[in-house]
Amino acid sequence: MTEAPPTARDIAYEVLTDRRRDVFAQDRLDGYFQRREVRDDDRRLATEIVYGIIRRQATLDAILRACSSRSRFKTEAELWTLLRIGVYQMAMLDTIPPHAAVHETIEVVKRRKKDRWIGFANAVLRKATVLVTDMAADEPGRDTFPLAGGGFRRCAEPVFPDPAKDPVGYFCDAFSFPRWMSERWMKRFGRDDLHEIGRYFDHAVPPSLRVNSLKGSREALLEEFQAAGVACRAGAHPLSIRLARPMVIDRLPGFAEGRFTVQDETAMSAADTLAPQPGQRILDLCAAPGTKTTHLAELMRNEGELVATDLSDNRVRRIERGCRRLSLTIVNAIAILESGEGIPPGEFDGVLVDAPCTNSGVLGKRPEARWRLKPSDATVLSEIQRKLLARALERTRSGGRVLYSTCSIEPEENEQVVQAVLSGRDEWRLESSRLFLPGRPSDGGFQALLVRDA
Ligand SMILES: C[S@@+](CC[C@H](N)C(=O)[O-])C[C@H]1O[C@@H](n2cnc3c(N)ncnc32)[C@H](O)[C@@H]1O
Repeated sequence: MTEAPPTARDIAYEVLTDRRRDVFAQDRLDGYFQRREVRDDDRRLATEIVYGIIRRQATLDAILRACSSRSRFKTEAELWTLLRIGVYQMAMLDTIPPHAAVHETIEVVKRRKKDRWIGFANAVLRKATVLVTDMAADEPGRDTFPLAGGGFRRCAEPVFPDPAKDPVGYFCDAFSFPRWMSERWMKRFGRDDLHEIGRYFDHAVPPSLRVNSLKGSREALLEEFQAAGVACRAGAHPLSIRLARPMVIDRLPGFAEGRFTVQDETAMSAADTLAPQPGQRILDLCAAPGTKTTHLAELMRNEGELVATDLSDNRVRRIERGCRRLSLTIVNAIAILESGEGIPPGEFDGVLVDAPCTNSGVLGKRPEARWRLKPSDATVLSEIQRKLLARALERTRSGGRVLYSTCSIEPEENEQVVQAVLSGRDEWRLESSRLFLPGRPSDGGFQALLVRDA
């Protein structure tokens, strides 16, 4: 007899109870999908449940605390994960009726022969079906939590800290963020902006694509997508196409022919701002996997020299693969040492420093990141960022330009790095800088353009 294919809840349970702490959810899911035959619908739902539970675990735990006679710490970790899977479906997904969420979750228990969990899991999940209502609310409150698509959902009784008396506590639980980050950002952004940022980070934003301008216009690709039934629209950037929902990218028309690259619109503006010209010599210092390298090469119309460096052969090969697909031949991808040894000699007309950072502006895309980050990370990374930016300035000719960019919204990694490196370098000036707040309209980050006197 052939084994029944796993359901989305089975997959979510396996992936979320995988004990390898150093393997990201994305890699666990990919590994699972390679090992087992999974229907497209289950694949999509499993991915949504896994990412959603990692993001919203504090919200789910607040709801579970109100439904469970046992605390999380007195409950087996796998059983608590299973309860999160059940409550996630009721609280965050509109498409699954509560009784189906309970039934499907209990089926996972039965298939794992964990019969001793059934009574407790049933009791907790049934309570949750009563606590989590389907009523919408407009305001934060002790009995409301935000939904990723907008608005709030109401609980039958208070579950969260009072947002008026304890705005940080409410943000931690209802939006699901660590306390140190919530305190820091509440001081910096205030309640309304922070709620907007939290909501943006709490859902999966469908990807946008950057059209390869060397292989046709955005309008032509939009027409082909529409003819193929790909739900999408023109984005805010002149080369971007926004997909309506997450899709398998390498199955889209034009992928193999190198007609586009997945890239967020904020990231698209980095190469635009550096504005490299055809025929110039440009350095992309922190280049892998090469999303901005390929944009630079497209803006140079594949004429000139583009040196793209990163720290390992593996990462360099990823840049090369991208260039091959997009038919870009001016990129010389090179593995260098952390000290910078290995960068080819000579000066550059322009340098892009897309520095390693905390990624605090892209937490929605990296579901684990909010729980892994530590308060000291931005300061530790800023040391590396200063060295990289200083290296870029040293290799730029008179009259040349440097674009410093991060996916972070922390001043230590952004303005403060630029100020520190510019100090005492009188031949350099800060031409422009911009902080991108997450969700306005896309990823968060920072970009600063530095110009050297001619
Ligand atoms: C934010 S990612 C770059 C993303 C890339 N620019 C893109 O758009 O696809 C930062 C990169 O910096 C690299 N890196 C870290 N330290 C470096 C160093 N000392 N020299 C060069 N690259 C470095 C990392 O390996 C990582 O690939």
